[in-house]
Amino acid sequence: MAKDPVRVLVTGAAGQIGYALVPMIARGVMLGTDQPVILHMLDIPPAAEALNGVKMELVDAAFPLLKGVVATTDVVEACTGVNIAVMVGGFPRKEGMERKDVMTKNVSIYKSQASALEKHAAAGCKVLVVANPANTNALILKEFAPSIPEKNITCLTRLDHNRALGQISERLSVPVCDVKNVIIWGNHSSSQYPDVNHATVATPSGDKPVRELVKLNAEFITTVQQRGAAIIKARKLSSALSAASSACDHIRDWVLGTTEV
Ligand SMILES: NC(=O)C1=CN([C@@H]2O[C@H](COP(=O)(O)OP(=O)(O)OC[C@H]3O[C@@H](n4cnc5c(N)ncnc54)[C@H](O)[C@@H]3O)[C@@H](O)[C@H]2O)C=CC1
Ligand SMILES: O=C([O-])CC(=O)C(=O)O
Repeated sequence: MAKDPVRVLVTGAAGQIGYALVPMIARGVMLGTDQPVILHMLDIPPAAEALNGVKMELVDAAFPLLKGVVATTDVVEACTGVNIAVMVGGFPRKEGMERKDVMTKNVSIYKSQASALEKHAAAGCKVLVVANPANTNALILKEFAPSIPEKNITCLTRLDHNRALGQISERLSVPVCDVKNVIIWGNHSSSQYPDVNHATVATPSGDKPVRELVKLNAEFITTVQQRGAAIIKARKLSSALSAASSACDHIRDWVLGTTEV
């Protein structure tokens, strides 16, 4: 029997992460290739025309799993009935800034959107905050949506985890899927701590500690900590496809679980 569609909200959907993320969701990357979805896309009035363009492209792509699209600048309409909320809307930092430098602009957005989610989202809605400073915005959202269980409000540090996996995989010339048990401690900021003390790599003679195979010193830690800034320097825009893909990983593992521990 076909599953009922899941309603997924993406705020800031006309922006660059939104543009990378919505087709991934519509293709089943986030919730599985047997899970129909209805996309709710929110942006602000100056971006309404661009948002409508994204909606047109979603229609043109003819995604079999996509059962509907709500594209709106009305926060209540956007939040109504959503089962998953991916909060991307906000302003990105520019070269030379820290993520906390966009705090004043972005935090106020999360107060008002928290109230709309609290009143209008489906029971059990799972929330992922992507917009920076992501941990602080998630905290604000939690404060202003007290009836959403705390454990349902998360923020995106999976990108940092994936970056650490990518660095190890490149340095050892092994597939990313062979690297396990990397931990990121701390906030999604340059003070985070990528921890490879428990990390292992699959080898023909069994799993081996990463530390036995490669020296991961301060340079590795700084590379992961500063990767967002390095992307901004290279693209003149902050990361988007890797952020969108990591948001899908985050929600997929949360909703569907992981295959092994
Ligand atoms: N946690 C993480 O790992 C990452 C977080 N980010 C953050 O994600 C956020 C979005 O990044 P981009 O998509 O590159 O930015 P962008 O500027 O391309 O898009 C942001 C979109 O949000 C919209 N927006 C602004 N205020 C809004 C509001 N009140 N309600 C709804 N939409 C609103 C804008 O109109 C725009 O379309 C930034 O804060 C960025 O720093 C970016 C990469 C990784
Ligand atoms: O660095 C930024 O501003 C965007 C971001 O959070 C990241 O790429 O990790």
